[in-house]
Amino acid sequence: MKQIPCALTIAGTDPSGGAGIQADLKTFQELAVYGMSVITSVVAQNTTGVQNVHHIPIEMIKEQMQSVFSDMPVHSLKTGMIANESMMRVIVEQLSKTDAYYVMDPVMVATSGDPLIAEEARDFLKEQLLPLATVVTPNIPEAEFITGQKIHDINDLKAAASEIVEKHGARAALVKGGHLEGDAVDYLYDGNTIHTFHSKRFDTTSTHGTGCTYSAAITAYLSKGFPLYEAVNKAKQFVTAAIKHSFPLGAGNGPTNHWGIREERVEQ
Ligand SMILES: Nc1ncnc2c1ncn2[C@@H]1O[C@H](COP(=O)(O)OP(=O)(O)O)[C@@H](O)[C@H]1O
Ligand SMILES: Cc1ncc(COP(=O)(O)O)c(N)n1
Repeated sequence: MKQIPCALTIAGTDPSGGAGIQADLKTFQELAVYGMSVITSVVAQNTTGVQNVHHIPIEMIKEQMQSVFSDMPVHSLKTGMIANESMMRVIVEQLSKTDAYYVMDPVMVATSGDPLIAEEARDFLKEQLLPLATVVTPNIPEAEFITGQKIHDINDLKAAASEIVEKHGARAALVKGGHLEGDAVDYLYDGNTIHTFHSKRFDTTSTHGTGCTYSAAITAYLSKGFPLYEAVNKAKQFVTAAIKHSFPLGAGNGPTNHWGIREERVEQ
């Protein structure tokens, strides 16, 4: 029988459906990957921001991971919002026991500006989780935190991607230029080469969950066996279509369209 690609997300929730676990599972489903989830925090949030957060007890996060890993194949996994150091510790423990590809989205602050992880957990994330990543996918503020350097332009983006691998120990780094002006350009450094992923910028405020969706698509393509460069290239097309076909839902930063890639195929 053909092997079913199986991917796991370990992250927080978004009841309004644009980011977090919900965005990840929608993305896995859209890419015909069997999706699984371990919830770290239940977040009351929507397009306008975060209203409240309830953290799942550590023991329960551990048990969810055991339920999955003791019974199911996990070909790739991603982490998103991991709110504090105790959660990070149990996740590191589990990650050291699997050889699944690991996509780390170093989520720190929501698009709305609300913090999603404790300030004091950031160093642990950088020092203990990052070196385990097959690829880490920081946006500009996250890359600035990891490198300790300000990013003003695309040369700084490229330098940050190299530094995150050479100095901080990730196997590869994809630094996203979504927060710069001009075209939406991201750089992947895999230890050998800097690759560029380019799209035009769409004039939209519907960017809630773009980072989650992008990293989930990379995770999905890795579970299907694509090499990293191919996985990121295809995921960039997926997130670009999701932004291009997004809808003005909610009063704040709207969600993306997780079936946007299907609309592209119809238009061709
Ligand atoms: N307005 C836009 N038009 C096209 N692509 C965008 C736009 N905003 C962000 N992107 C792309 O969306 C992806 C997510 O990037 P970014 O917004 O930087 O991440 P995050 O959601 O983590 O802050 C990247 O590929 C980025 O280049
Ligand atoms: C649970 C959760 N995880 C992550 C994000 C970040 O979203 P974005 O992709 O817009 O940075 C979020 N808003 N909520």
